Amino acid sequence: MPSFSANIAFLFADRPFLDRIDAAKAAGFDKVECHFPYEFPIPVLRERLARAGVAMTGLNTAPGDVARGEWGLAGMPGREADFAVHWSDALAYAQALGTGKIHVMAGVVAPEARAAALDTYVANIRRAAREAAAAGVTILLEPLNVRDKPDYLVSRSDEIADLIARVGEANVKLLFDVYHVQIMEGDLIRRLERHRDVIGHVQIAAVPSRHEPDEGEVAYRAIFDALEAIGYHEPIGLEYRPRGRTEDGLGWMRALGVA
Ligand SMILES: O=C(O)C(=O)[C@H](O)CO
Ligand SMILES: [Mg+2]
Repeated sequence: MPSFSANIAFLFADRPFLDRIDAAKAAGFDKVECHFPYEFPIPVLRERLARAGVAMTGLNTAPGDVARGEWGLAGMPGREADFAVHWSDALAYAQALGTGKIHVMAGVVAPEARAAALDTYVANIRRAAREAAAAGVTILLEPLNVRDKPDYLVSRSDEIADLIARVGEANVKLLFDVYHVQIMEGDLIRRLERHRDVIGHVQIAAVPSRHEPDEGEVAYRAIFDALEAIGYHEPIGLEYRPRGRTEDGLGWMRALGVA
């Protein structure tokens, strides 16, 4: 039976961020993941998680200046110093909160600048991975679909798998977000099988709506079976935008036989 972590960037989003931790627990989740926790001091987060009895299993490096179109800095030539600050903040939060996975955000890059950006990305990830390893943390690299994030540096799982080989550090893994992979590449079950050794986390949502995973073009019951078959037993991240109140939409779990 698969287990799940509630991504509180999207789930329970009708209430303040810290209250989403309690809402997740009340709905039956003892693991949450998030995008950007940095506006909250570590002691506050730690206290809220402990009080709720919830573990924070994943977080992202900061996005940078979102208003200017930034979405991560790891693959931005000339921004290495800013990335280093984002990275050390992420690692500090992860270590203090006992979070084992950090998604390192790559960045939005014009097509003609991609080759140099990929060199920067690989170098930054390699340096970060060595520090992460000493802290027992896994780095996740996630391809984002170009419909939602045009010009994001990495948009395909196959390319990420090649980049992971290029980085050459064992604690750098693929974040296989089924929503993005379906939009860009499809052939989901074969791709899960092919990338099984480098998959470090999985997230799900319906395609194309990004709502609860009980509608649209992906047969999630078959995906759960495929994950079981490849030996993926970590919590699956619920990173969908609920159709209404999160609690009212959780019936999909029973419908798909995972509750
Ligand atoms: O958008 C996603 O799918 C994510 O998982 C990121 O963390 C943010 O882009
Ligand atoms: Mg995702």
